[in-house]
Amino acid sequence: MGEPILRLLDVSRAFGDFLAVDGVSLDIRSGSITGLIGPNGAGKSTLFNVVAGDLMPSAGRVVFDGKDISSLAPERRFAAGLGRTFQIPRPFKRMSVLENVMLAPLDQSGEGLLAPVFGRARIRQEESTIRKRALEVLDFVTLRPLADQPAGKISGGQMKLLELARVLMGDPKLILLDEPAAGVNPALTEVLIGKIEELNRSGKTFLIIEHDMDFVMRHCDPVIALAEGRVVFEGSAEEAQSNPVLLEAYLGAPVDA
Ligand SMILES: Nc1ncnc2c1ncn2[C@@H]1O[C@H](COP(=O)(O)OP(=O)(O)OP(=O)(O)O)[C@@H](O)[C@H]1O
Repeated sequence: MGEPILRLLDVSRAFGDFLAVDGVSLDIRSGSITGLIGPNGAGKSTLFNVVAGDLMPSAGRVVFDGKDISSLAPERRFAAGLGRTFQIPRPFKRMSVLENVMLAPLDQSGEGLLAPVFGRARIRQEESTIRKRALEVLDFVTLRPLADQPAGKISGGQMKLLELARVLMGDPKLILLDEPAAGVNPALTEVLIGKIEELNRSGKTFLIIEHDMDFVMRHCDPVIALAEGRVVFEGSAEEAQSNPVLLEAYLGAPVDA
């Protein structure tokens, strides 16, 4: 396990007077599959949004791969190697699965300011490179047979795989997954877990929000727990299982040890 790839330094995020994330400092170790748990409303998704750039922190710093990214836009963070999926996938429903993957926000000259300079041949060339890469990624996540289907027609679990495919287009170092197992049938959850572990073995780091404790215990180490916007636990999955603070947070009652 390596150095921290992501560091949060006293990060807070307020909505009006309410602190959804309240002075969080933590390190995510390079090469880990870190689980982020906590009861509803604990601030997990807000924290993801702050890390991915969809929300700016009200205070504190986000350091990724040694660089302060606190004020970068999400696309810049994606380009720097930080990918995220959403709790509720948001594909372009009428576009095909393949088109959705091809639309991952890469540095495409077709969309850039210099597009007129590069000319059509260059753009066509790039499009064919992107298509090839998108098909490879779809192959990897087992969705290639559905490449031409409208994204609105695929199942919830397949949408989670599609989100992973979009993220993989950026060849990220760190992947944030927001409830990958929620609403996904067990067979597809197994496929997803297999892919996560394969990617992890090839060096990618994961930070995963998940309510399914069985998933967390089996696949995440370490585990970080948030409650009311603060870190209340950091440790191994094994320690998490017997931690009185966590049992209280989840079962709603103090535990007499
Ligand atoms: N845009 C917003 N405006 C106001 N309050 C918000 C906003 N987003 C989140 N909150 C509040 O911040 C708190 C933390 O929400 P958040 O979604 O981060 O929690 P969570 O741990 O991800 O919960 P869940 O497990 O239910 O997804 C909640 O009380 C929520 O109502």
